[in-house]
Amino acid sequence: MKITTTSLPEVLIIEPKVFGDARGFFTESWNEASFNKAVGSEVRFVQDNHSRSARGVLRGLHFQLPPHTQGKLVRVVSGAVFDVAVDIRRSSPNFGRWEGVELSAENQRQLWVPPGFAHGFLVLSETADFLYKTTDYYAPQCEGAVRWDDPAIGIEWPDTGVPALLADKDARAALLAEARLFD
Ligand SMILES: Cc1cn([C@H]2C[C@H](O)[C@@H](COP(=O)(O)OP(=O)(O)O[C@H]3O[C@@H](C)C(=O)[C@@H](O)[C@H]3O)O2)c(=O)[nH]c1=O
Repeated sequence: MKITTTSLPEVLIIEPKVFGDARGFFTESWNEASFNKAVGSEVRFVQDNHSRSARGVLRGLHFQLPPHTQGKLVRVVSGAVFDVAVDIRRSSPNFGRWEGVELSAENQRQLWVPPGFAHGFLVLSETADFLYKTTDYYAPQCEGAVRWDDPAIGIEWPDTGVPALLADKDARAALLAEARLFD
């Protein structure tokens, strides 16, 4: 398993070892002991999610507030996305800063998005199957969102060749300056 740090020290790129042979490949997509060693804490996942989206779909930027904060270990098993984490902890020296990584079925990269970060992605391929583990259950009463195109964050989303397609709630999400965030 290869771990790469990013400009946001808590956000990690994880590349599990892939064993290819004449049949195809095998990979341990998650191994609790190796993962916990990489992040340096005992992380307990309680939910696995799967979404499918078409090119240009943008989901985000989402998070859950206490008492149901979520860390997310995200990956793509078909297609490709541009995946983004934003530090939304007001007390953080990196508050409002973002990191973006291409995740695809081909590169088999995963991103660890810890609690305290907003998360979103834009689909670059015809369709993308997006899988992720979360450290707390879905809690709609704790859901929060910030706007994908907030100039105060300034995410450089790649051009997919089609207009971005968002859920209404995401298109109407609060700007960072107005949103309820982490202390
Ligand atoms: C996220 C989630 C949604 N749902 C339901 C609620 C709703 O009716 C339907 C679609 O939900 P959403 O529109 O919120 O799905 P989506 O926009 O895909 O939400 C996800 O976006 C990415 C970027 C994340 O980081 C995730 O944590 C999650 O917030 O699925 C659950 O039942 N459990 C869940 O864990």
